[in-house]
Amino acid sequence: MNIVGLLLAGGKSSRYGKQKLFEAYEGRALFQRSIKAMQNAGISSIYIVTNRELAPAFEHPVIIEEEPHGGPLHALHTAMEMLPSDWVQVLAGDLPYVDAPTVETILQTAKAHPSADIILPTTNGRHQPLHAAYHTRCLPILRELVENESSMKALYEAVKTRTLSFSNDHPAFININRPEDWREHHE
Ligand SMILES: Nc1nc2c(ncn2[C@@H]2O[C@H](COP(=O)(O)OP(=O)(O)OP(=O)(O)O)[C@@H](O)[C@H]2O)c(=O)[nH]1
Repeated sequence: MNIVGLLLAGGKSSRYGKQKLFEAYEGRALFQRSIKAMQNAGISSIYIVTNRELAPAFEHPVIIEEEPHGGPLHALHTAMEMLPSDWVQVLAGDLPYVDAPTVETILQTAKAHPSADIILPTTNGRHQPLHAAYHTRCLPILRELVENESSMKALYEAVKTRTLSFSNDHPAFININRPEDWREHHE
């Protein structure tokens, strides 16, 4: 299966107050956890989509958004225009409990359903587009949607999306938005 991993790493972290991706977690920067999960799930080619300001902080190949802070749909579009693979496994960089088995399950589902355009995890009935796999077939509609300043939701509603249900409150999908989110999950 021709797949690359894509870390979304160009957010503002305005609710957190400083760049959350670089917060120390288990001895490394938080975003490294997402990279490790993809590597351990067998993805050998990993890219980071980010902005010019943050790019020097990363060791993996970066894709730079010329217009920063356009949001995840713009970031995905910028990256998919450049990436040569059939599938792109997306992960946010603010997921302290993200794990390889979750990513493996998404990839297995993509393999088992070759006509699906997106494999979209759900937990508690919530869609998780920042933890999903996207086929290159999404690109034409993605181009149209970025022109209209649309959302990830508009994308997964417009193509052949296969949802993949994980248990309620599965920790892999917990993300950190505010400093107090750590406390909430550690207590
Ligand atoms: N490349 C890129 N990544 C983004 C962008 N916006 C959000 N992300 C990433 O998407 C993930 C979830 O980000 P959010 O918490 O929704 O947004 P944020 O801007 O980081 O934080 P807030 O300002 O508090 O909303 C994180 O890994 C962000 O770095 C963007 O415009 N470009």
